[in-house]
Amino acid sequence: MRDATIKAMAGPRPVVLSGPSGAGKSTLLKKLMKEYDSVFGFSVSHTTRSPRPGEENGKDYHFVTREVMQAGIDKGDFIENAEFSGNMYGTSKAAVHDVQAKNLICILDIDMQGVRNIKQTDLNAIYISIQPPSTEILEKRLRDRKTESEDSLQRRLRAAKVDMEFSKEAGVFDVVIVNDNLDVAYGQLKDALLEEINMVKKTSASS
Ligand SMILES: Nc1nc2c(ncn2[C@@H]2O[C@H](COP(=O)(O)OP(=O)(O)O)[C@@H](O)[C@H]2O)c(=O)[nH]1
Ligand SMILES: Nc1ncnc2c1ncn2[C@@H]1O[C@H](COP(=O)(O)OP(=O)(O)O)[C@@H](O)[C@H]1O
Repeated sequence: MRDATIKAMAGPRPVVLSGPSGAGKSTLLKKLMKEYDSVFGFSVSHTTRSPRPGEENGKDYHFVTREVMQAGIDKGDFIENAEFSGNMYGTSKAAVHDVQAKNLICILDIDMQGVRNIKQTDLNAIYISIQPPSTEILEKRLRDRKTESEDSLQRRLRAAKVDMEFSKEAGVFDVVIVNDNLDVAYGQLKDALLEEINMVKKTSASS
C-alpha cells in the first residue's frame, strides 16, 4: 500500500477517468460536475505545463514549476505523479482529501501511469476509460481543439496508441466508454456511476 492515510478520510468511492488526450475526458467530466455539483468534486492535480486560455489556477490545475513540484514529491505530498508529454503531473494528498472532506465523490482525471499507481493505494476507486472512436477522429479532435503545438500533438498521439491498448488489458477498467456521440457517451458515464450517485444523494438527504 502506497498510502494508508487516505483511507481514514474515506467517503464514497473515488472515480478515476483515464484515456488518451483528446478522448473527451474533460468534456464529459465538466458535464457531470455541472449536472451533479453537489455529488462530485474534482481532484485538482498539479502540473508543470502552461495554462491554456480559459484555464484557472487552482481550479483546472495547480500550475507550478518543476522545482516546486519536485519539492512537493520529495516531501511526500503526492499520492502519485507521472511525466506525460514532457510535463509533470501529479495528484496531491490534499487534492483528494479536500474533496472527500466534503463527502463528495472525488473524480480524478489521470493518465495510465496514474491508473497503475492509484491501483496500488487503498483508494478503492472505480476505473473508467474514455476512448475515442478511432485514432483518426482523435487526431481531428485534438487539432480542432487548437491547444497543442505540432510536437505536443504528435507526442499525445503516440501516447494515445499505448493508452488504447492499455484500455483493453483485462481487469484494469471497470467500464470502457467509446466517446463517439457525446450524449450517448455521457449517458453511459452516468449509468456507470448511478449507484454511487444515488448513495451520495441518499446520505446528503438524510443528514
Ligand atoms: N498521472 C497523472 N496524470 C494526470 C494528472 N493530471 C492530469 N493527468 C493526465 O495528463 C494528461 C495530459 O493532460 P492535459 O495536459 O490536461 O491534456 P489533455 O488531456 O489533452 O486535456 C491526461 O492524460 C491527463 O489525464 C495527474 O495528477 N496524474
Ligand atoms: N463526442 C464528441 N464529439 C465531438 N467532439 C468532441 C466529443 N467529445 C469531446 N469533443 C471535443 O474534442 C476535444 C477534446 O476533448 P477534451 O474533453 O478536451 O479531451 P481530454 O480531456 O480527454 O483531453 C475538445 O475540443 C472537445 O470539445
